[in-house]
Order: sequence, then structure tokens, then C-alpha cells
Amino acid sequence: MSSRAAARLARVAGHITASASSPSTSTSTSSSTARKMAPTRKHKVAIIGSGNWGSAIAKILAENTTAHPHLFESEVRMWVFEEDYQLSSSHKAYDASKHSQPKKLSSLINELHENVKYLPNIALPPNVVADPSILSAVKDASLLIFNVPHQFVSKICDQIHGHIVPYARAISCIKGVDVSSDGISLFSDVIGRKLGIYCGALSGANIANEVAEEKFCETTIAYDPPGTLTPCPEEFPVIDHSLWKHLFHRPYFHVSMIHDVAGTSLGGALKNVIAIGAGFVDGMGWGDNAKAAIMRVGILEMRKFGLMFFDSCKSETFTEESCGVADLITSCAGGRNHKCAKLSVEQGRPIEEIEAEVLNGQKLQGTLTAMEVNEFLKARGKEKEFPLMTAVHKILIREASVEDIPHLLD
Ligand SMILES: NC(=O)C1=CN([C@@H]2O[C@H](COP(=O)(O)OP(=O)(O)OC[C@H]3O[C@@H](n4cnc5c(N)ncnc54)[C@H](O)[C@@H]3O)[C@@H](O)[C@H]2O)C=CC1
Ligand SMILES: O=C(CO)COP(=O)(O)O
Repeated sequence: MSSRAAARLARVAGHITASASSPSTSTSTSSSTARKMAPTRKHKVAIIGSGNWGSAIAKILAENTTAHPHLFESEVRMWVFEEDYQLSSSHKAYDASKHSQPKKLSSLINELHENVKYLPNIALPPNVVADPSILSAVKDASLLIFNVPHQFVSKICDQIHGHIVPYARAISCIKGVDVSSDGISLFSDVIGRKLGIYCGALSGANIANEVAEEKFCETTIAYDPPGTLTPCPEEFPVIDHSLWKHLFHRPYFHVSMIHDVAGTSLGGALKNVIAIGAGFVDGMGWGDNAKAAIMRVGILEMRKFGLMFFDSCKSETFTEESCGVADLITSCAGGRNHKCAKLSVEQGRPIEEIEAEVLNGQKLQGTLTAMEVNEFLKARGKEKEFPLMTAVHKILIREASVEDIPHLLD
């Protein structure tokens, strides 16, 4: 970001009032009703997760806690799933006296202000503090940002249950769904239920490396809390659409605030399955028309799924918001699910092998989501109504081949 833009944002921050109302924020929730007293405390922000997207979001949060000092404490704690990491001798900060042996990833992040494993070559602001202890990371945080691969969420919630402030609010940046014998759940709901707090969702056309390089994009944040929550003490700024926008919006990362949490979450989860289908046809070399067909069928199946199974889901979230059609487009062009599916066809090898080989510890979400969604559809006799998602699943479990796609969609 340019220093002129930073100065402009800092000036704007100086004018933010107690309820964080801002002309750039068009939507706000009922919680933004006037407080009796001016806030005397600031929100503490914690991010749970430090992968490729977790680290890129930590950078955004830290830039904004600095830009809006009336609202947020500067430090952003980032929980790191600890591992040993050997810094490459070609890294610009490599010092043989310090780095000849593997070090803890959290120590390296704090020393170099860079997540050298999951978001290399991107400077993290110094107010991002990596913390390998999940309990220490979430302690006293009133704003919790969940950003881990979806398969790890439940266990993490079990670990922190009872260790967060009861008035905390959360946003889930996770792209996936939770399928169990009870049915299907959004991760915002899983987090909310397990922790006894409210959780909204962030999702959009947001390839992490591009966002971290401050290339322009848009995102969607859905936040629609019920009126029955443990109230946030009046000493804090009100937690409403305006506050979340101040925490996430950057000149290069435009936030649209909406209320449809189900549509926002499902867009992010289901497009990963469609992106695998797009990767399959690209791996076959079938060209742009074939990929366009996958994307067209894909967005319709995504919307149909949302409207069929989630009462609160809105059609326009899929067609008008970044979390819908835009995320589908970017993921079918430059996402990891697309890339690994394409390579798997080109090399004739299982996608899991490609994932382990090329992603350096990063995780695909589409493979697991394809299985989970199929389990859910099969249990309801609905597989035939979602032929593309069903085809992707069949190919992943080797019950069909990529050549069968045109027939399976006929
Ligand atoms: N990378 C991207 O471009 C984007 C990713 N997302 C979503 O963000 C979520 C998080 O993904 P990324 O940050 O990209 O992660 P990632 O795939 O880059 O990294 C994997 C992360 O999982 C952690 N991990 C490994 N084993 C673990 C365990 N047993 N328990 C807890 N954590 C463990 C690793 O330490 C690492 O932080 C996913 O749902 C993804 O779909 C959303 C938008 C963009
Ligand atoms: O969600 C993403 C972009 O919005 C990234 O998708 P991948 O996980 O396929 O890289």
C-alpha cells in the first residue's frame, strides 16, 4: 500500500466514532444502536490459524488494528500449529550461526516477520505475534478469526472451549462444511455452537498469495447475530457490520457486508469441488469451452444446494457476491484444488499424492468436501440432482474416469 493511502486511512481512523460508523459502511445490524457511554476499551484480535490464508489475513488484520487504534489493540495474536522448520540457506535473512538447525516455525515468524513456510516472501507487520499456545493466543480476545483447514476445526474448538471471554464474537474464514450423522453444518455454526458465541463468515475470490501481494480483490463478510447473545460490555466499541468492515477492509481488499451466512459459507465450500472438476477437464486439455461448461453447471449446483438445504440461503449471494461466482472463477483458474486436479490427470497419479508433493504442507479442501457432500446427498437420495458434484466424487474414488464427465452431465 502506498504511504499516501496509509496516511489517508489513518486520518479516517481518527474520525471513527464509538460505534465505528463510517460513510463507507452501508449496512449495519441492530446492535449498532447507540451506547450509553463512550468506549474506554479496545477489542483484542486473535487469529486461529497461520497457513497460507491465515497468514495473509493476519497481515490485513494487523494493518487495520494499526490504522484504527480507537477500536482495536494493536497486537494481533496468531496461533501457529507448531512444527520445526529448516530455513533455506538462500533466504535473505539466513545466518549460519542462528539457522543451521531447524527452528520452531513460530520463533522464525516472530524473528523474521515472515511465515517462511506457508506465506514466503511476504513481510508481516511487526504487530502480528505468532503464538504456539492456542490458549494464550485466544486469551481475552473479543474478536476471534478462525482460519484453519476445515478438518481441524472441531478439535481446536474443543481445546479452547471455556477459555475465551463469553462476549467474544467470531468470523470463520474457513471453506468447507461439517457433515455428521446429524446432517450438514456450516463451520460458523459449528464454532458458534461449540464455543457458545456467535460466528459469522468471510469468503470470496481471494487467492491468498495475490491478497498478500496487495493485488486488488473483493470479499464478502456475512454477519447476522441473534439478539440473545451474552452482551459485549459497554466499555467496548459495538461489534456490528461497521466494526468488522474496519477490521478487514483495505484499499486492496474490498469488503461487502451482508447477512446471508449460509450462502457465503456454502459458496466457499462447494466451489472447491467444482474447481476440482475444472482441473480435471484442464488436465485432459479439453479447452476453455469445457471449463466454462463446468463453471456454469457448477454455480447452478452450488446455488441449488444452498436453496434446497438451508432456509436462510439467498440466491443472489451466489450470483452477485464475491463469495459466489467470483470465487468460483478465480478458483477454477488459479486455485490449489484446480492445480492439483489438473496435475493428477496429466501425470495419471492420485490427487492426494500430488497434494503431498507440490503443496509443501498446505491442504486441499475440495477432496474432503466432495466426499462429505456426497455422503450427505446420498443419504437423501439426491445424487442425481447434483450430477457434477456426484461426477467429481465418483472420479476421486475411481468409480468413474474423467473421460466420463460429458456422459455424466448428459
Ligand atoms: N490459501 C488460500 O488461497 C485460501 C484459503 N482459504 C481457506 O482458508 C482455510 C485455511 O487454509 P490455509 O490458511 O490456506 O491453510 P494451508 O492449507 O496453507 O495450511 C495448512 C495449515 O494447517 C495447519 N495444520 C496442519 N496440521 C494441523 C493440525 N493437525 N491441526 C491444526 N492445524 C494444522 C498447518 O500448520 C498450516 O497452518 C481453508 O479452509 C481454505 O480453504 C480461503 C481463501 C483463500
Ligand atoms: O479459496 C480460494 C480462493 O478464493 C483458494 O482456493 P484453493 O484452496 O483451491 O487454492
